[in-house]
Amino acid sequence: MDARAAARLRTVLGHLGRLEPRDVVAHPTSGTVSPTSFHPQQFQFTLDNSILSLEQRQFYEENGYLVIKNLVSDEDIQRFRDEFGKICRKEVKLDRLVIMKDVSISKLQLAPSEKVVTKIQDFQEDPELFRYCTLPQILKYVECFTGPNIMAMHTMLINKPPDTGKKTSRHPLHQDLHYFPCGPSNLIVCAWTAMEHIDRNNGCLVVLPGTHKGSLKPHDYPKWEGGVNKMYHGIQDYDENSARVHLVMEKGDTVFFHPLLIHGSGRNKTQGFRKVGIPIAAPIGKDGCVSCSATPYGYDGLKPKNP
Ligand SMILES: CCCCCCCCCCCC(=O)SCCNC(=O)CCNC(=O)[C@H](O)C(C)(C)COP(=O)(O)OP(=O)(O)OC[C@H]1O[C@@H](n2cnc3c(N)ncnc32)[C@H](O)[C@@H]1OP(=O)(O)O
Ligand SMILES: Nc1ncnc2c1ncn2[C@@H]1O[C@H](COP(=O)(O)OP(=O)(O)OP(=O)(O)O)[C@@H](O)[C@H]1O
Ligand SMILES: O=C(O)CCC(=O)C(=O)O
Ligand SMILES: [Fe+2]
Ligand SMILES: [Mg+2]
Repeated sequence: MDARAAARLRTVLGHLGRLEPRDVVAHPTSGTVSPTSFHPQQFQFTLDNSILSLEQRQFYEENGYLVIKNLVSDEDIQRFRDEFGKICRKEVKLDRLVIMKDVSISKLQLAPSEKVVTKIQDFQEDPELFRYCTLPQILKYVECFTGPNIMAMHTMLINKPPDTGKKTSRHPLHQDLHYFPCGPSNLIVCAWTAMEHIDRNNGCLVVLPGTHKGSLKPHDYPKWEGGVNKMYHGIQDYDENSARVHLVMEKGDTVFFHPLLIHGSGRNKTQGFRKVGIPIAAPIGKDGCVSCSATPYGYDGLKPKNP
């Protein structure tokens, strides 16, 4: 076999190695190979790239997440905060934006301000906020997991409020793939950028390392006495003994994680509103998801065509 043929074969095997049983089942007509008929690859969850060190790659493979320190500048974060404030005060209006209030205050008639908005979703039509999804340093890392042709599948800015005492500021442990049946899941990555110092006091991200190697689990509303926010589904039967890791992060730090990684966040015990920005990216073209019939509502062309 000549060197070029060998390289091509390696590429094909690499792609097969990233398929998962449920992805194969999702394409019964595409002439796929039985997932048991190929050898496991050394790297299953990251693509060959020159950005991640071997250590970083191995960490993501093993744990399903990777924190990159100091990735987004203070100046950019301030601009995102300013724009978020304008949206909350209704100085900027966007048709498709979802604005969410915490369930514990949702029935109160409060004047529009940053103190009543828990989260905005689908900010892709706001050029200032969508700039986050196009930051070259974010895309550089995203590409290590998705490959080129990156699309944002979902966008959120979370403003976790001080807990009112009902513990409704918690986000139950869940897998993001539950919300969009997209795939192949190993080519999807979520980025979560701390917009300020975040630790267990203000409800940091909590992850169960290694759970990205498992399957998508059934989700339902947790039976919490104080109430649960709409769509905040949780995994009912996760292993209580599995190690939980609290990610303490500084402003601008970004964690990239796999859509099957089980994660959530605790209550915010401070009086501040804990802010993070999140896009979820996948290598999906204009025709939609490669593994289900969903049409992505993000945008493509995130990477400049002529860098
Ligand atoms: C590749 C892909 C990977 C992709 C991976 C992607 C990962 C995504 C992960 C997402 C995880 C999530 O956080 S999912 C969370 C997503 N959440 C959503 O999508 C929420 C969708 N939003 C909505 O349904 C709405 O915006 C609401 C309900 C939040 C607000 O609706 P609204 O119509 O503006 O509000 P309003 O009139 O004030 O309230 C309507 C009724 O809802 C109640 N209500 C209002 N807020 C809430 C609330 N937080 N929780 C419960 N109930 C609420 C009110 O009390 C009221 O009840 P009554 O008077 O009728 O009794
Ligand atoms: N035993 C559990 N059962 C179900 N969900 C849990 C359990 N422990 C934690 N969680 C989930 O994980 C999230 C993070 O947990 P964590 O213990 O960090 O937060 P907390 O309980 O709100 O705050 P803290 O323990 O720091 O006082 C919680 O918000 C909750 O969604
Ligand atoms: O920042 C958080 O509270 C976690 C949010 C999250 O995991 C989600 O919205 O899917
Ligand atoms: Fe999530
Ligand atoms: Mg706890």
